Amino acid sequence: MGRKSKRGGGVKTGPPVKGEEKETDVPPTLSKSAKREVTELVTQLLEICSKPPASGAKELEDYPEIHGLVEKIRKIQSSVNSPPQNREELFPAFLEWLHKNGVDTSAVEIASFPGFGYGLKTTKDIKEADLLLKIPRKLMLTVDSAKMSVLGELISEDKILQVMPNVTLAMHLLIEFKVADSFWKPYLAILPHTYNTPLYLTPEELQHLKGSPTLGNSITQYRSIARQYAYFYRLLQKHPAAAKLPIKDNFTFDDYRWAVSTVMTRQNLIPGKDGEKQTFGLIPLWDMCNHSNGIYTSDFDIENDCSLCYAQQDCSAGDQLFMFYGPRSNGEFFVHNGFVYAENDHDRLSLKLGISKGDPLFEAKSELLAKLNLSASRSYFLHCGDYPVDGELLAFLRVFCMDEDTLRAEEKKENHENLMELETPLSQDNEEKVWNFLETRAALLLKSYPSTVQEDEIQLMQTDLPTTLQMMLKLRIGEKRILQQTASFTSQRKHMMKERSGQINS
Ligand SMILES: C[S@@+](CC[C@H](N)C(=O)[O-])C[C@H]1O[C@@H](n2cnc3c(N)ncnc32)[C@H](O)[C@@H]1O
Repeated sequence: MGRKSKRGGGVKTGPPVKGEEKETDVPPTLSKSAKREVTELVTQLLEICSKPPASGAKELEDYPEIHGLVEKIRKIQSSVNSPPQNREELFPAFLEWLHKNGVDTSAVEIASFPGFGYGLKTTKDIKEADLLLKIPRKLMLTVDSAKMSVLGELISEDKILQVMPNVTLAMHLLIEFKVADSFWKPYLAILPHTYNTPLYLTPEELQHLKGSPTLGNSITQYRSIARQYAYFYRLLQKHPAAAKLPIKDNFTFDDYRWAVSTVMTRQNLIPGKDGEKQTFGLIPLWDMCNHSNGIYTSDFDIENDCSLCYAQQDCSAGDQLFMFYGPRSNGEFFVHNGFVYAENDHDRLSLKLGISKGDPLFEAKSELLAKLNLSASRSYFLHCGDYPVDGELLAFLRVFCMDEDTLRAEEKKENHENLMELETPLSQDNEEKVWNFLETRAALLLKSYPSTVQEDEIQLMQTDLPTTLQMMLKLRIGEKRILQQTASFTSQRKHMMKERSGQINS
């Protein structure tokens, strides 16, 4: 992405107001026969992607077919993609735009940081909790600004745009990108032109995630974006409210995955204009900050209608500034943010667990779990660090392993918080079943990866590995360490139980 405007397009002084005429680039378009071919492929794509999503191994089965169709579409559309621009050359114009719109950037500079892309560095020594940036709402691309834009009419007619704010934001971004005199042009021009999200990976590359639950999540994301693309391609062709949109005749898959990836990797929750409901927005400059462990240091000043960014910690002039994106696992960072963070304090591995409907105690167990706001079938988590098992997983496993007598005795209690506490086991027998089950599950999951942690670590030491392969190796290593940690935790617990019951002498 990062297309050059064929016209100069002066910088505007404010976001568009509804009904305002838009100047658009004259976009390159496909020949009639190429368009026909794309339309046919899009129909096939929509058909496959609209089948109820298969689960388990089947979910992987139709992915090559979906990917193949998308690649055919991309090949035909490649003639209308233009080469990316150099982001760095466009930073001065971006900063000028920020200054013109009242942003004080004196505390920060945009700089390149190997392994992070670009980021923010401090220009002076700062103290934890110092205010670093104040970005007014009028500079943000938001669901509200989308409604006020040329896309507004289509939003009011289309259900998907009404219920999926991130999709609305992606379409808004893409449209503004094609508008030569967009108010946001200096910001749009400095956005990355490519990403490391799963939308940019081939089925062969994704094979490096074999055994990892992140493989299925990556494919689910690809499938859902392919379906959205096909849906919007047809909507843009057919809907009268799309007639004026600058993407009507040149809406490519590459454009859509770029817009979706931009939104996924940079969006933030902000209060809506009414000050009540939260909405999604892209916040210029603020979104140049990379992630590290820490705490949330952003706020929104409702009175002055601007977002505020505070320093996470003391920094010396020239240090990189970081922001905490949230307690996400590396699998989530990989799928939604296009990076993996080896030092992630919040890394965790999802574990799909369910009580069998064939269990004669299924109903009673489900009811008991519901009292703890837990479900009889869902993803639970194993965490990195010394305590991989949290209260929710522990309670699920204790209920899952209950025999009828233990279940009936538990039902008589007023509250069941004890089920979530490590040091309040129900019985020796129940606890033994819990740890045996988890030990076996962790061992099985470890076996499903084709390589060991040591082999991954050796591979990761190789120089010149593609960034995406490095990411997948780091992800696999983190997941396997969690499973190893789980295995040693379960054997510790079993040992402790035996000690306590006097089966072994301490
Ligand atoms: C909000 S943007 C931050 C600015 C971005 N680095 C840029 O060049 O525009 C988020 C993106 O930055 C990168 N990133 C953020 N934190 C990172 C980290 N801890 N390690 C590696 N990449 C990171 C990822 O590419 C992510 O998708």
